[in-house]
Amino acid sequence: MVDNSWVIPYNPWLLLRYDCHINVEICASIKSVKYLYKYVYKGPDRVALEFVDARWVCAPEALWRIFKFVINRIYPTVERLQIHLPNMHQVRFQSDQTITNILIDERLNKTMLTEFFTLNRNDTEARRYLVIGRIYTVSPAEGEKFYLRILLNHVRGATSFLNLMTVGGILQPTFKEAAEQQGLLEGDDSIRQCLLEASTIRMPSALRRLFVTILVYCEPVGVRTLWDEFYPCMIEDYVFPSNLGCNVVVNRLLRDLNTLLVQFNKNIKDFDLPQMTTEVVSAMPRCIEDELSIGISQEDLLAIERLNDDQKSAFNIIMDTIERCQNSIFFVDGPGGTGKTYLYRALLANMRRLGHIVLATATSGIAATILPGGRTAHSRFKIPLSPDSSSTCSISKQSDLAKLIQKAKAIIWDEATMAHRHAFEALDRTFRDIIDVDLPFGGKTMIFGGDFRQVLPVIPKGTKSNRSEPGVILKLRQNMRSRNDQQFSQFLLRVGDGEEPVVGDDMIRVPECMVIPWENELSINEFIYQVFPNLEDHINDASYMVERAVITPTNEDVDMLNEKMINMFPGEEETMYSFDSEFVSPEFLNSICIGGLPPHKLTLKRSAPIMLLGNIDPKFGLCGTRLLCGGSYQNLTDAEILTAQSARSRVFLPCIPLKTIEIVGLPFELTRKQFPVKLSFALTINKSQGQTIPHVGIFLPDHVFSHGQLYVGLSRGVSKSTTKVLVKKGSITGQEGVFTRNVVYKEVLLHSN
Ligand SMILES: Nc1ncnc2c1ncn2[C@@H]1O[C@H](COP(=O)(O)OP(=O)(O)OP(=O)(O)O)[C@@H](O)[C@H]1O
Repeated sequence: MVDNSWVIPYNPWLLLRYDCHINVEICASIKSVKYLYKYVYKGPDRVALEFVDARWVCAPEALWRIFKFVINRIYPTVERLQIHLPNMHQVRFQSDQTITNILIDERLNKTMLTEFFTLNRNDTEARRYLVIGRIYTVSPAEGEKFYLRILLNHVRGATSFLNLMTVGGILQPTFKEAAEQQGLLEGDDSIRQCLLEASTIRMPSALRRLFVTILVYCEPVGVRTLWDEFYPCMIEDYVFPSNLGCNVVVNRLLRDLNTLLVQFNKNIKDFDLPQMTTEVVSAMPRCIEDELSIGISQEDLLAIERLNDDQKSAFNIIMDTIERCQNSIFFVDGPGGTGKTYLYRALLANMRRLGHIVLATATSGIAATILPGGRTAHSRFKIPLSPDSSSTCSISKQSDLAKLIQKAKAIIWDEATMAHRHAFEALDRTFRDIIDVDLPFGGKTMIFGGDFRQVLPVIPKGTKSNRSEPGVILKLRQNMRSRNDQQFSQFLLRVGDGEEPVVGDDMIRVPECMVIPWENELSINEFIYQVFPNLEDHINDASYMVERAVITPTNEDVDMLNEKMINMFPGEEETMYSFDSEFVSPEFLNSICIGGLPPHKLTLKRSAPIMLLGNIDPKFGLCGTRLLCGGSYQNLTDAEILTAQSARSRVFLPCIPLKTIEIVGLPFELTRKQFPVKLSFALTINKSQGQTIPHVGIFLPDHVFSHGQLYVGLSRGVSKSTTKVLVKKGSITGQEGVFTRNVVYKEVLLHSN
């Protein structure tokens, strides 16, 4: 039967106009767009029509032929590695060949993969540098082949299939087990292994915290089995008379675990654990008890006597208001290093000494850890992560937290300038509601602090009008951080206020004694050496590490510097790979490097400085804290806290699933299961805010891009001689010296001046 189904749609007008066959298609779906590109870039093609031997070329080739020069090339050549299991490759043979002949033909035993192994066997250089870029995709349903692919992607310089299956000198029976032993597959009992590794270190208090971290963050199955196996290790440090029964000891452990769980709004009853038998029910809510039990350090009490004139005056004004039970909103404004934190600590110590409850908060985790009992404002007051103009905090009027807020004499919020206006508005609305007083913040004494010269909140596509509004201003003027170098302190103020003379496009001259000249990439090594001199002699020196860091604007440069430094750092390397949620190709997910997430490939060495990502245990000071790596095992990282109130404490960290937040701009939510740490030889300038870094290096491969960044970077230092700056694009034609850009929104500063 003849019908018109064989007729290709065509446009007679175009056919006549151009005297050739033209296929007109309307592209209305993504598939047809791809189809169209295939045609445009298909390259030369040929077709034998009945009478004509026709040939056509694509547009790029036509250009190439007309202009006669190379218009594109790919270097190095990208080839996809073909993958097959041992002796499972495809073989081509002639129909007249016998099986024996085929089997003895050496050429047929060679494949791209076997030759890749051969090259690695024969060439040591290749073993170091040769990495697999592209490899054919294999579905997890293909079993062993899938695990072989994972091994090929992670093991550098493999010399044979057997070599891939050998881990730590032991030949594993399958690729799957080899991948598991390499830490590339999430073991079914990784949580148990983690607790097992931790229990061998015999630190019961750290083990208890680890157990709670696992309960809260890792969603373990079989909690009761884990409890049965590990509770004896968690009570090793309890001292009890031998005639007391086991129940009493177990009960104490349950109580201690419950105390740790409460801060995460969880309870021992939420888990499949034995119930506490003799729970003493306190009339006072736990969170109020916790606040009242915060220790007061002698150092902070002494600080009251050591306050400088500005600090003293601010201290007296605030204490006076508190004593008279007046309510006021203060804003402590001072450039970096003028002792804002010092003042808060003195205030906290004094008020707590008088038996008052003062809630200490800060916008970032790292600033919160510096304050005794400090928490991030968001976690303390349950402020939504992305508040809008009508948000409120999720605190119910009857909750214990509401009672705590009602009882609090004052609230301190450091780095308030870094928070969004909507966060304060949400807090204001909530306080008015739970305190039942229609005054700003329900009539509470609020002590905000910060510095408008420093980095403002990161608001995607934000405008200057999104900035936060200050309250009544108490000024601190004397830079205490660099009090021994007045010249440096004056220079910092001029940079912060945008008063340092500029050349051209807001470029300021960097003082000569701070400059490390840029000659080529090797200058980075000299720069690192100036900040971390004789690194290899200070392997276990916590104070050496905590006093030093290199800071730079972007996460990419932080990663590059950390990689450089970990390679220089002596010791055996431990590499841990993350498990990423697989919506798209694992290679793509693994290649994603996001500020708040640990890297897919985490390389650590014993005694290297690391930084905690996320707020794992804010009360213990574990949020954005700097740590010293004490060793990493397959399922556990052992570390020592370097800074803040829990300095010198040991902490065990399990692999935790961490999620990306909306702000990073990925079109999907990535969950990465990895140890929640990153190397911290280098930090971003934003992360360094609030810290004193006596030996600081500022690396500027590009000039800074946002308000206050240069100022924050420079003001981490204590003197010109111990602050080093490396600027890559620092020369200006016709000008002597090294220059870098200083971005200052003067209209923001008007608020504080
Ligand atoms: N009155 C003081 N006496 C002695 N040392 C002080 C005094 N005030 C502050 N300092 C010291 O000066 C340094 C900087 O102080 P602090 O960190 O409190 O400043 P800051 O204003 O909070 O800085 P930033 O804005 O950068 O976070 C600290 O080492 C602190 O101990």
